[in-house]
Amino acid sequence: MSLESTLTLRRGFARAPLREPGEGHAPLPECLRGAQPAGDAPLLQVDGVSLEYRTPERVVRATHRVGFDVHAADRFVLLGPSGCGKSTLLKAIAGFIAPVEGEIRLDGRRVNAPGPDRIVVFQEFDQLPPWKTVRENVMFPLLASRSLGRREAAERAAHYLDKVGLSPFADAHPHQLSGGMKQRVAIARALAMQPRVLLMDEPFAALDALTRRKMQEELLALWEEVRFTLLFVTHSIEEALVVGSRIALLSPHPGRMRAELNSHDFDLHSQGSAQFQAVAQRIHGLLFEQEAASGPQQRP
Ligand SMILES: Nc1ncnc2c1ncn2[C@@H]1O[C@H](COP(=O)(O)OP(=O)(O)OP(=O)(O)O)[C@@H](O)[C@H]1O
Repeated sequence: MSLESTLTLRRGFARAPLREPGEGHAPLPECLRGAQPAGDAPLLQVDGVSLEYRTPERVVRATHRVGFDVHAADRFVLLGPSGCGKSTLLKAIAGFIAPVEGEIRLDGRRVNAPGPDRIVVFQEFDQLPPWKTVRENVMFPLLASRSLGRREAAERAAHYLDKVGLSPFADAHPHQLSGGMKQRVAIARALAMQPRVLLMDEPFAALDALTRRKMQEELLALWEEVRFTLLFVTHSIEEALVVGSRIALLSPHPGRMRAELNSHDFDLHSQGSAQFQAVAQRIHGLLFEQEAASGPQQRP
């Protein structure tokens, strides 16, 4: 499997009931099992969450009874094929969509609306208002939410622009920046709000391979420094293993929990290693074995 292999192009997943991890194939090695140490209260709890879209013609179930816990300073990755409901789950955690079943809790309190404790970084480069400078973009949510006064917001913005290496571009406008730089501004803007959880929806998917790798590296360096809690959506197995400390594997549409595993042993330097490749293959098997067993089918 190539390092850049992703799950996007795979279509036609089987709809047979999903097997539990460990059933019908070798159990996950101990180092990959997803259990958390006891006694550590989760920061974010996704508990039996089903999410649906209702159109005049039909109801689309995006996820079915998905559950997982995210702990403080986790880099928790939602990994699964296109259409399995990753973005929908992230929007529900952000408070934009209400579950039809189950509950999402942050610090033990039910999530029922967006809030400054959950900030989203999207894939699109146009998430920055183009008429504002880089500094103004980072300050804007701090001022709009009345979290800080103007002087403190400017100081906070300067701090996080420095963290993402963009201090020299504070007075530039978004159209003067590359795609990677725009994503750095979006990350600085999100971190400046000091959210309880930073939500990232395929933030590097639209970048070229080299920039994407650099951004992954920078994100990990930033995490080492700030130790924020991250919930990161991707359909790239390699990106999940590099960025994540824990990974939830979701089955094809509608998304259900397929497996949960630890991945903190890997970083960008592990990518060529035999162990990394073996785990990537193992995840690939978990995600696609049913398709291989049943042959291709049309997705609804
Ligand atoms: N606004 C919408 N109205 C109706 N159905 C939708 C809407 N948005 C998403 N869906 C459907 O919900 C399911 C989950 O979509 P979602 O975008 O969450 O998947 P995903 O795993 O993030 O996919 P991708 O990796 O391609 O972004 C899909 O079947 C999709 O077609």
